[in-house]
Amino acid sequence: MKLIESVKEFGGYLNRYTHYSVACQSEMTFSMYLPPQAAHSNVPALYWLSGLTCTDDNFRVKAGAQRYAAEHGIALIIPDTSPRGDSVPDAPEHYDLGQGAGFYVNAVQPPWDKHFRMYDYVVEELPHLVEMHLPLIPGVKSISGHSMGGHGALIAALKNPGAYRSVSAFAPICHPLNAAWGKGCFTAYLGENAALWQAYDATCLVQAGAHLPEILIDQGTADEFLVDGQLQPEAFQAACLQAEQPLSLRMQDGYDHSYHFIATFIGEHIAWHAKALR
Ligand SMILES: N[C@@H](CCC(=O)N[C@@H](CSC=O)C(=O)NCC(=O)O)C(=O)O
Repeated sequence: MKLIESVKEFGGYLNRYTHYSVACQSEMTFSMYLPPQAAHSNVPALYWLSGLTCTDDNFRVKAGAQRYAAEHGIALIIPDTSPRGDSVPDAPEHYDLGQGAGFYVNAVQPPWDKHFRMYDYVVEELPHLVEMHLPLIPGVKSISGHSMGGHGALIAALKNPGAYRSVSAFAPICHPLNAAWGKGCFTAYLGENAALWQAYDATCLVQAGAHLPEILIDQGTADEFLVDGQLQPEAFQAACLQAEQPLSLRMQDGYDHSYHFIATFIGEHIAWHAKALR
């Protein structure tokens, strides 16, 4: 693991690292905010998964989360959204496939299957790596994300009960097997295997019996992708109701899909995770 950038912010450090990923068979970049408390003791971690077209940079620059992470003594761990580089397959004409669009699944279809294993990377490899090298409390972690990353956060938690203390999401893709972005990526990465699609779909996971403590979701009512049917929080809400899965779905009046929306509510999400991480 190589530290390539470090800047002091709110008494802590916003760092960027590169390392070789065994899961993705390539160099990966991630960012991490270490709060001031980490200078004296190990701290809990909140993983943030970003959306389509993002790198590790979008969240750290646009969300304003570091102030709240410093306040609560929580580290932020911000992976990239896919492997990258000349040897990694891409679909440059599509913003919603390939590099920048890993969809947090383990691909099984060529040419994606060698490198696009973001599920294993985020759920297994990255936590193992950062807990080994950085001042974190082993196993004390929560997860959140936006859009494609909200989908990633929901499935990571639903598929691994007990692994995360809490999960929240901003405008998540709740039912990808029934939405254009999800269908495109699942077809490319997973092929035609319906069981595999369901295994990476938050709504199907709840329908199949996955159960967690309360899930927090914020969704803007003026979100262009909500209107397009890409997100489908109503399908997830119905599944949660049916399965008695506690869900706080907050429809936020007038907010769109952007980081302005995330920046507005990220402080509330971090405070909510902090309670679970205590
Ligand atoms: N119109 C955009 C589409 C990409 C986009 O909106 N990406 C969102 C996430 S959408 C779901 O995962 C995002 O977070 N963008 C980065 C940002 O900093 O806002 C396009 O064509 O790029």
